[in-house]
Amino acid sequence: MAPWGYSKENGPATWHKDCPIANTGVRQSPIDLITTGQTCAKYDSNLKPVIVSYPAFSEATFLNNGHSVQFQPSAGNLSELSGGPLTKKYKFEQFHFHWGNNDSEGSEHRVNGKMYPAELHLVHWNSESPNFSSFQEAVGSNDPHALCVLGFFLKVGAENASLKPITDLLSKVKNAGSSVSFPGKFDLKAVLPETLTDYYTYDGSLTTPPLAECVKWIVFKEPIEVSTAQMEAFRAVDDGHGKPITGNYRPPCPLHTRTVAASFK
Ligand SMILES: COc1ccc(/C(C)=C/C(=O)O)cc1
Ligand SMILES: [Zn+2]
Repeated sequence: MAPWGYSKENGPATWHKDCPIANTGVRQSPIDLITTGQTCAKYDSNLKPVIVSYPAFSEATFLNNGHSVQFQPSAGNLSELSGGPLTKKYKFEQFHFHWGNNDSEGSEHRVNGKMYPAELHLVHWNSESPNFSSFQEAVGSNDPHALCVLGFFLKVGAENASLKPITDLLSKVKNAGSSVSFPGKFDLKAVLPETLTDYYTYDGSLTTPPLAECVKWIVFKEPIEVSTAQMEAFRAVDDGHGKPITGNYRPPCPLHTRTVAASFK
């Protein structure tokens, strides 16, 4: 597999060479979340609040893999997800970010064509399936809901004290391939909005190769605020080719016959 990335030479428009599903898939992610008109998100009153049980992580690695920065707790972490559109309990695997080199771009999902400066993805896998018993098996399982990814938009405003332990660490993983063990505990719950009631949900895929179509997506309406300085810290992380990672977001994909549900009117 040629090393994929986000440049002209190895970016999203070239991924189909190693991952044909990029062009042939009918449930690819991300998408543009439309709120009015024909293909708009449909309100579903049965959609309940998302429930997260995220005890503070005590042991984790924070790494720069050349195309994003990723927080990976030790396998023993007990963080779980349920509720919302889900019928099963999911185990937390990792979180990572997508961002742009200015405030008008960076998120993967869009709302009526609007991009946010960044998007946080919390990746989970179905821990109650009889068909797989690990994250990597889940990804390769062809189960349409093997994974559930929670997406949160980031917008520029006040400094986010809860995310500061992460953004303060970005300079320590400036070089691609570098990682640090996360010092102390990290409280992910404190980063998220109080109530996880208002979201869009649809069936989609990973947004990076292998682009597996195994993801139940839940994208929250309410953005998380971060400061300009915190955004600039993301933009200083290198991609391994002597340049900063900027624009590590895949453009929106066709909806095809999918519908998007909204838990709010
Ligand atoms: C090679 O295995 C992989 C498994 C998962 C992912 C993810 C989680 C991609 C994404 O966030 O879009 C990538 C590779
Ligand atoms: Zn992502």
